[in-house]
Amino acid sequence: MFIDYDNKDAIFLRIVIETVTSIRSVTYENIQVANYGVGGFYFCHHDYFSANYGSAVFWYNMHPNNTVNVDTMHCACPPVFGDKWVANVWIIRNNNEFSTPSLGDMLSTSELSTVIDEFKNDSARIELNQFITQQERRMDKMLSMSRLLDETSKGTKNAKFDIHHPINALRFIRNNSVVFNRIKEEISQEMKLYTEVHTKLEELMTNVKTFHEEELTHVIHGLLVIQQIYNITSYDMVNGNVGKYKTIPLTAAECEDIMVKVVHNAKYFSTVESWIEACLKKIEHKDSTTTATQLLTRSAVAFYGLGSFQEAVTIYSKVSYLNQKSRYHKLRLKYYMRKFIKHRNEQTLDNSISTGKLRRENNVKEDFRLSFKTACQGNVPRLVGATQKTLVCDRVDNGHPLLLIQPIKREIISREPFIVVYHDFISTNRMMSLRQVAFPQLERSTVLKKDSRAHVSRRTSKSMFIEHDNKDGLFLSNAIEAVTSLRSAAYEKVQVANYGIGGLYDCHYDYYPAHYYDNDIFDNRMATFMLYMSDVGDGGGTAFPDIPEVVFPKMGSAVFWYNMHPNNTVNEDTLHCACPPLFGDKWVANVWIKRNNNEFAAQCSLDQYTTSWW
Ligand SMILES: O=C(O)CCC(=O)C(=O)O
Ligand SMILES: [Fe+2]
Repeated sequence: MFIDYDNKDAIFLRIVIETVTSIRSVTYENIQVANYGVGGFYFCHHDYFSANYGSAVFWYNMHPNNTVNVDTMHCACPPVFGDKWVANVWIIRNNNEFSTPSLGDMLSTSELSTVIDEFKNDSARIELNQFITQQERRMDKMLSMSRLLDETSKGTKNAKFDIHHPINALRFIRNNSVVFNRIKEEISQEMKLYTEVHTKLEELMTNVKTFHEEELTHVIHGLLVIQQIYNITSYDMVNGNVGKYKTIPLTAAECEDIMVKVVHNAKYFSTVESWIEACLKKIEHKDSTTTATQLLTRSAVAFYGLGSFQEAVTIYSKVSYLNQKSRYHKLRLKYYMRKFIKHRNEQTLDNSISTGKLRRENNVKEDFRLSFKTACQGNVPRLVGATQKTLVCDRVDNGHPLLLIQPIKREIISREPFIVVYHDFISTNRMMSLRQVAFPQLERSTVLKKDSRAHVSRRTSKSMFIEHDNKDGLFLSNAIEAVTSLRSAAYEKVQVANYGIGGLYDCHYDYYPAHYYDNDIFDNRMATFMLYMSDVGDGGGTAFPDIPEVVFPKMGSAVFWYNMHPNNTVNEDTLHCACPPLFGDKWVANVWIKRNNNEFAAQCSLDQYTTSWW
């Protein structure tokens, strides 16, 4: 039968299961209690576990990639002596997508900075410490009270105690008047104080803003993306060396959480060993609260859950070595070994079935293109020779009234394709106000896929579009019109985007492919204007791998380039990529400028060989 969802023991069991499996209890089916009487069985195979009162078995029926694991066939053998009671909890996949990282949202550090002060002023922790100190004093006091009670009862409990003896009568009356009243008074006083502090502490704890556990998965995912793109060693990550800035090293427990996610995600499989090694080093640290046994067990269990039995055995043999007296660890190692051997034998029989390890290695695909990583790592050869000589920094006013008093600072980055950076474009106040309007409306960015838009790991920013009548948006459009001479009637809505931890946009073109426009090829995105609305401490550049050049964000600077040639053909050298920030988060405002309505502002050319705008 199935136990009611709100049965208190069922709730307790779900909590225990959640704690040991880290799988969210909302996805558990109702608990089924089953009883096997004489001869009762559930047909199938052999079972490595023999039933033991209070023990529980847990396994994954599916691989992390959502395919079923056919090796999980199992059966219940009939009891030979006594009857067997079990409680079954089946856990469904939905809502557990994030217990292994997938396309996590990249957490914005701007978002975090709004709550960090609350955490720094950690009144809950301070109150808890005070509570503990008071509690210790209170316990001492209670202890002396209880000793007093012991002492007073000693006399009356004596076999020779006779209440008719006047000394005994005095003793009895004294105990049950002054002494007991004093004790009662003191204890009730203590309990009153205890309740007051307890309520206050509980209130403080409840008011602390906590994050959903999925956020941790997202931030770990972001860190691993950063590690992959910027080629940072696990050792450096563990020691807090990411890019230009250093921070306090990770603790063994923090390290362990990352390590488990690495094991669970095929994308980062190549770094598994280095993470385990780096985390083990942390354990040697004297402050470590985690033991090598805990850490290795967690990684072995994770590998086992993935069907990578060889790794599970290798790692677990270290656990067994560290705990040579433990029968439990020996048995568990034996179990992993049996699993591994069974698989290896199957592999010999049928070459198409490989071990967990090989299967996983085949699945690992290169996630980001080399050009992206190379460009983001800044390993781009600088422009040399003739091209460089034509680069300029100047101030231009285009004869536009907005710019006459204060011409705009312009830096030409490249002539072909034409890319410029404008400096000090609009005021910080306007940018902050655009960010403020955008902030609550930000949603995970999408890309065009066939006829619809999709979330992809290639683009992990959050973004939104500013309404046409927003005053700062209008001001921005006017300013873009003034400096580019391209008519604002042809601008798409201003898109505000935020790149959080690990947030990126892999190399792409802003123009739509020809087939998308069919007969309307003339209205493609001829140019892009992108304003940086935050400083980024490190990383977060916009790379143009084919030029090659990287522009780094500076609040108030803007990049502008033509995606198309004057003869309306697309410029394939405008490939560009948004690298993930290494420190802080990145805010940009994108304005894509269409061709229609700009025929006379940026003249087209009848000459099909004309490719240059200047
Ligand atoms: O944020 C960047 O650096 C580039 C953004 C971009 O290319 C885009 O959103 O199309
Ligand atoms: Fe772009």
